[in-house]
Amino acid sequence: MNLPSDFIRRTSQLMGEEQFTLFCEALQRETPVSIRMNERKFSQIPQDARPVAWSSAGYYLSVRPTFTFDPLFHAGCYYVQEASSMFVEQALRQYVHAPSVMLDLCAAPGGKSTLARSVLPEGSLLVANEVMRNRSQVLAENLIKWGHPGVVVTNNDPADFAELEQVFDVILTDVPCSGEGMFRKDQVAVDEWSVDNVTLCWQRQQRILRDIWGCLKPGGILIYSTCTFNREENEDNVQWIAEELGAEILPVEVKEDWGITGNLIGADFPVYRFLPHKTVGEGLFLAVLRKHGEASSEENLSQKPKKNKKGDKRQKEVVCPKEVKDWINDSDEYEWLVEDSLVRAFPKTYTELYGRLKNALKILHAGVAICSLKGKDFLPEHSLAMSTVRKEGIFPEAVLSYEQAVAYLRKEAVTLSPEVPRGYVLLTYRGIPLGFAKNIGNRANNLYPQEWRIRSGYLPENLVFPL
Ligand SMILES: C[S@@+](CC[C@H](N)C(=O)[O-])C[C@H]1O[C@@H](n2cnc3c(N)ncnc32)[C@H](O)[C@@H]1O
Repeated sequence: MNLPSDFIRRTSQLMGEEQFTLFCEALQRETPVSIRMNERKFSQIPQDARPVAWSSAGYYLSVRPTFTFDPLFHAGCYYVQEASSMFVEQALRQYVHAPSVMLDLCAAPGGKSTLARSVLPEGSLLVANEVMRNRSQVLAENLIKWGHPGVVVTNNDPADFAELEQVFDVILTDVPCSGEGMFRKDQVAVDEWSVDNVTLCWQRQQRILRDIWGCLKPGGILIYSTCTFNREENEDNVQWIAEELGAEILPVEVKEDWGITGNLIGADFPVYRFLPHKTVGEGLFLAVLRKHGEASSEENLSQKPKKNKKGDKRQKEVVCPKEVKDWINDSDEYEWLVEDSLVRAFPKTYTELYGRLKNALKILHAGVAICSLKGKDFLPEHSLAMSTVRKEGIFPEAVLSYEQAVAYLRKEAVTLSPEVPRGYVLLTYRGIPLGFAKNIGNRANNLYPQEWRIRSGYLPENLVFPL
């Protein structure tokens, strides 16, 4: 790998010659592979896996399997995430104790959102946002597969959040950056790097932070992270947030043997750097800040939603059919909404807030999508199959073999055994739901989302959880 000369000069100045040499050696090595388990769905630990020390559900794998052909991957049993990013768990566990409303502003493809959704206190709501349209679809897919009901996925520019003043208790800004942490696996990141681009990046990061700052409650927590190494996008920006926007920089308790590096600019505020020659991961920079001001005792959530900007078109209200309210556990804890023939269950605690979010933002997914109303038919949604709150025993189930499961995920026709009843059937693999099919007797219609299907015909040798 040929590193740009300006990068070499700047980074060796920042780290010191000796550390920089070790850092460059680490960049030549293979990137470690790691996954994080979705413990609400699946608790088996992969063979020969080693735990990631700063994560409760993360594991390094000894080989790199082809995840695309693992049905458990598509069922949201685990997420493939590089290990240093899993450190976000420590920031959340140490600073977020009560049910909270969290915004993950730059969230696609969803690594840190799925992590946050696993570790936020019970009763919290996560709003996961991504500005790029195609990436926001992937974000929605990954959060639907993760299966937690307390989520909203949006596709907005940070500036669109302006009217959601003081709504969030926690904001994660995993900002777009110059991507020096990607050098090891992505030659394009090396080729595109320049000092000018670093400047563009830190300036854009400051714009993003300014845009979003008003949405954070006084006393709220900002987690700022990048996957780059330079000081401008890291320590300098953290100092700028503290001084210009008004925040206290907070320490995160860490263990010595995690090999985390602190502040590299000689300032005395705490930041957490994962450098690839000292910690097994691709690289991360993270800092935690608390916005100045007292948390208000007045509950924002109780604010009435503002009038719908888009003209408050009165739609004929469609009532949610009673029978589908039985399809998830604790159905009384949800608001049952019908939007364009789609029935959604959304956590009742946050109904008012959902109204405000709907007025301000473009929502791609919220809560659990239960079913589509098609005349007298209630067509179960894939989100229901993936949901961790789906009630057992509502739909007949059919067990698929590995080959059948991959065929289903490719959206090929499925043939079920004759004893499987007609109608909607939940298909499972190793006891985990993969999705629905409609059994019409001689064949079953495959209801797997078309846009998520596996497109390759290849079958791999290595599985994360061998058969
Ligand atoms: C580092 S990635 C996020 C990774 C993600 N948090 C995860 O853990 O999976 C940064 C994201 O910011 C988005 N982004 C790009 N420009 C942006 C902007 N001007 N404002 C907000 N987000 C932006 C990118 O599309 C990208 O998805």
